[in-house]
Amino acid sequence: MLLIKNGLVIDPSQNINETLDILIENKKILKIEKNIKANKDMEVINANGMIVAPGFIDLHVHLREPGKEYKETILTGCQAAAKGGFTGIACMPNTSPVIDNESVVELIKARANKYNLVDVYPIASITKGQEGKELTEYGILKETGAIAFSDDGVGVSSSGVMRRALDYAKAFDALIMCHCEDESLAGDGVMHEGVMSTKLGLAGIPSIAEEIMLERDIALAEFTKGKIHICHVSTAKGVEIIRNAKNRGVRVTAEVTPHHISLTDEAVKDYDPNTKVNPPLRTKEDIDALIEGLIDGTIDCIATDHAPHSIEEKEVEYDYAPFGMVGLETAVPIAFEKLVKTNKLDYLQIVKVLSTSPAKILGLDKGSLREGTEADITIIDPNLTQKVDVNKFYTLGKNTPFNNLELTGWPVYTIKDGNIIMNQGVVVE
Ligand SMILES: NC(=O)N[C@@H](CC(=O)O)C(=O)O
Ligand SMILES: [Zn+2]
Ligand SMILES: [Zn+2]
Repeated sequence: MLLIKNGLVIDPSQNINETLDILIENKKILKIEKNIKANKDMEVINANGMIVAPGFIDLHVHLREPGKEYKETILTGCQAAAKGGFTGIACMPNTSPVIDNESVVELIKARANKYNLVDVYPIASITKGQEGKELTEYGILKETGAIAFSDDGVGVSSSGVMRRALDYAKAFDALIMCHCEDESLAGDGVMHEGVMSTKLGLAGIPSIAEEIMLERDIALAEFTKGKIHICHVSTAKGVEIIRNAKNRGVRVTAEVTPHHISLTDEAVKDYDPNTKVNPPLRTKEDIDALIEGLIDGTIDCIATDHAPHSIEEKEVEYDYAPFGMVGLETAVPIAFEKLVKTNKLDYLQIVKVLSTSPAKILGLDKGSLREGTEADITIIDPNLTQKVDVNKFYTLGKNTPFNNLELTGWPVYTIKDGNIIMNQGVVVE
């Protein structure tokens, strides 16, 4: 038995915001009450001064296995998730081979189960090989365990294919996750198109490259009555488009990444390839609108878009480096620093966007501390200040622009099915 004593329990699913004790038995939450007496059969965590929340869920992660294990493996990705306070992650299909058939879904599930750290939910591709042409078998894939469908990494350029994908997905009540990027507008761009890209002499990716496909995907979701989730929204106009769509009743949800709410294109000024990410870091006005979107619920959740790459791949000229940055081990402190410390989101709201909402989007019975549910719990020390240190990362990817940054509000325990899988930043196997 595990007893978590005197923590500030934050559970948006039950609107709990109160100092309580949580008793866990047989992997499940047995009870949440004031002053549960400890006895000698219980392991006790003193959570005085800490936030005790339902386990965080990251619905947008790139594990590179199978195929690119030098960037990340399922094991290192799961360890990074546990360290970062996540008890569940959904992984994108841009692996090699692509997750476009049952055997790859099964392989990922089997390996993740063997490691027994965090839940891993494979996302299958919308089209075979993510080539944007032929749809995959949504029914069979969903039955095998695909939690959603996405061609993340590239936009589905054909509107006809996207329409068919939405129609077909609807038959299985499946979720389509959209990477909104019009290739012909993004071109060879490597950063946000604006004053900064001109100054630096780098090719730009205009905001419209994202917004035009966002408009299209929303129009198609409205037309087909399908269900879409927008990945990594990065522009102010994008937030407005989603807000209007939600007001019309379109079935759309959206995520924002920690980097898009904390960095602008100014960060590119020293040509650090670790600032190269897709969509690119944009402007202060975009950040303000993204945060406003989180506050009013237009943007449902925070997702990392954890995208590990090797040092060799990243340590090249800006133009040649791959897009992407790691995020699992820095997401929570960045979110706390940028959103909680600044009083933009309160505790209930931050836990909602990191746990309850992503669980709901994926249709999981998670994101809650209800009695009787599996004991997936994240404990945060909101006053712990420490520096990001890539040398302590579990992920194989060291590609972050946040190294050495001092942040306040770190996960200190991750509990999965009643077992402590991370204690004070150390993953326990
Ligand atoms: N975000 C990125 O910059 N890169 C992602 C792909 C993606 O999320 O579109 C990757 O797989 O590396
Ligand atoms: Zn993407
Ligand atoms: Zn991604």
